[in-house]
Amino acid sequence: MAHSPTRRLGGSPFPPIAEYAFLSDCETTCLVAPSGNVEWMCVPRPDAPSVFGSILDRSAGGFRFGPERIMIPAGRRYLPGTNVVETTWQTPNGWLIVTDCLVVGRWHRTAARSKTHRRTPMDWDAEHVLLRTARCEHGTVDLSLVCEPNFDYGRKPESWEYEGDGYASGIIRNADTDVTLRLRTDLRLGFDGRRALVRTTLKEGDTAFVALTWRAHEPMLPTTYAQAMAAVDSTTEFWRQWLSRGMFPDHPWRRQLQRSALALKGLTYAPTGALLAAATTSLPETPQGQRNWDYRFSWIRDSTFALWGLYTLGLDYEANDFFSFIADVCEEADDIQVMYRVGGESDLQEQVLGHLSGYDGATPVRIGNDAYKQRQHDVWGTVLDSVYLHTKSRDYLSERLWPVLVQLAESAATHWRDADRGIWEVRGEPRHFTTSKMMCWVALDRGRRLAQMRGDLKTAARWKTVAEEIHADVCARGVDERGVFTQYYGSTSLDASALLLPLLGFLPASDDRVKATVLAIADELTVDGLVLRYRTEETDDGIGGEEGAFLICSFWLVSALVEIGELHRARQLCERLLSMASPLDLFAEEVDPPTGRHLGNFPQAFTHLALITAVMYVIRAEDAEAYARPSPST
Ligand SMILES: OC[C@H]1O[C@H](O[C@H]2O[C@H](CO)[C@@H](O)[C@H](O)[C@H]2O)[C@H](O)[C@@H](O)[C@@H]1O
Repeated sequence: MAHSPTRRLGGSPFPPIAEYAFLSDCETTCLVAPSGNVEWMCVPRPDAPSVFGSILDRSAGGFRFGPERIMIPAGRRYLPGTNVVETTWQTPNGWLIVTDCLVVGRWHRTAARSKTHRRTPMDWDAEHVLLRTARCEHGTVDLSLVCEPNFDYGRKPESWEYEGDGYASGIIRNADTDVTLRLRTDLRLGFDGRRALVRTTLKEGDTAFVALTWRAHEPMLPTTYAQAMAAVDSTTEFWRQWLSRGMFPDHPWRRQLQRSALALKGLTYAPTGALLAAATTSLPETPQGQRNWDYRFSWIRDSTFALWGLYTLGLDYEANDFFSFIADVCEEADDIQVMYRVGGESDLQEQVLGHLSGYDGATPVRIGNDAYKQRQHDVWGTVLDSVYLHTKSRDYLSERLWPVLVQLAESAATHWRDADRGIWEVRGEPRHFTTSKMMCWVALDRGRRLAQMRGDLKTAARWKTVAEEIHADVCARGVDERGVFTQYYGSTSLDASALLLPLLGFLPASDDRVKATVLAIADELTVDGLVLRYRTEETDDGIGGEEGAFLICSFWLVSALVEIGELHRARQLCERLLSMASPLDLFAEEVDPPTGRHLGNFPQAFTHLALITAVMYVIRAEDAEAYARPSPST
């Protein structure tokens, strides 16, 4: 390792998943360990091979900037309203503040157009720079910089060389991945093979910066601390300006709502409008387990649900770009895939990286995701629901998108009777999943509403007939003897995705079957009150081992409990879930109920989008209850 090992509970060299900070410029993302080591970064795209991969193997590269010898910071926070992280360090002789961000600046491409951007240019753009600044606040601090990339997921170490005169700039290249990294600092760099190093002592008031870029042409690196601080300021302004467009209640949970919104925005890929499911691959869903997947792609389901979360907060611009992304990927195709790469590419073939030891020994490490080939019948409904939601409030539907939507509704009408792999994309045999059929109903229900809005009454009537047929079928075959909606036709197993029934308006929350289903899930599909997707021992998902409680399902339960009038129970669960957030208010995909440890990829859009909906459900219900309550004077 590039630095002395951190003392950790349990002796693992890997920080707990929840302790990473997440940075983004809406193009590239990275994770910073509490030690100040960047342990995950893939460039130039989030699905490209990593240059810093020590989250998956301690030899796969990292970039530390922090005090010598001290690895546990005194405190860390996001600058409010931003994805800029500030770390405060206490050392034996002084105090240091380090600020980290992926720089966003004003749109600067004037002469030549971008080769990757397909969406309308905004005022801001990623500068493709990871920037780290340091300021000694009190006393003296021995500062250390160790930048040790290892290209291609740790398979291609290269050596640094100086660039230009003096000690301020270095360059390192890998021909196979076609990535060149440049480092610039106002300190003196030295090189030791693949490591770029700085050792210096800062006195009170001293400052320093280091900037790393992967931009091949016209790298935009600061040369002075003042320029570096200007870049931090513009990045801060970008995030705050973006957040200001949202509507956040004046409520104690506003902080969590804003962090979730910022995490979702940070998972967008601005050049195409795609949205990542998470920033990482193969963070395990079971400690040392094999449920390790690559989430650095744009799932149609995860993305449209994320738009729902952002829409709830009044943040709806992202939807325009994502719908254009959908039009891009569907226009030339017969049907929609369940996921795409962020550039819209449709091949996500899965591979195992056998050379990596995995996070805390969890193997295999996978890249790509074979679920892309599956048939998952919720996909049509998730798009149509999302488009309907946004069209309803704007009274505008893109003419480019309509033929795509017709195709999606027709696919639902044609295939709803077929078995599929379901919303959880299980790797077992296809089944007649109840939620998949329900989502086909959503596709035709929202499709007929959209057709009506366009005045196409004939199509609307035809889709309404199919929607009614699906509805009747689900109610007849998706319910068990207890009157509870089950995982698939003919089974008695529970599935947390049935919580979507009231949330998507399939049946009113007052319906006895809905109430029975929500309560059965709350009472029988939980561990310590936290919701499982399904019981792994009952569901053939094609993978061995257990998994943690799924946070999206636990937040869905909060919303569903509100729907069925169980506000007190909903509030309690919501409070408990929020208390399980990471120190920086981020969430992975799952938690281990007994320990509260985060499991799975991080940060995970699913969790943050469901958090937003659940918190807003509780706040709105509490407001309604307060207004309904007679005032003390009456
Ligand atoms: O359960 C096995 C499957 O697990 C992953 O899927 C999960 O993550 C997706 C991305 O967030 C989400 O859309 C899906 O609903 C989840 O079940 C994995 O991606 C699959 O390959 C795997 O079969």
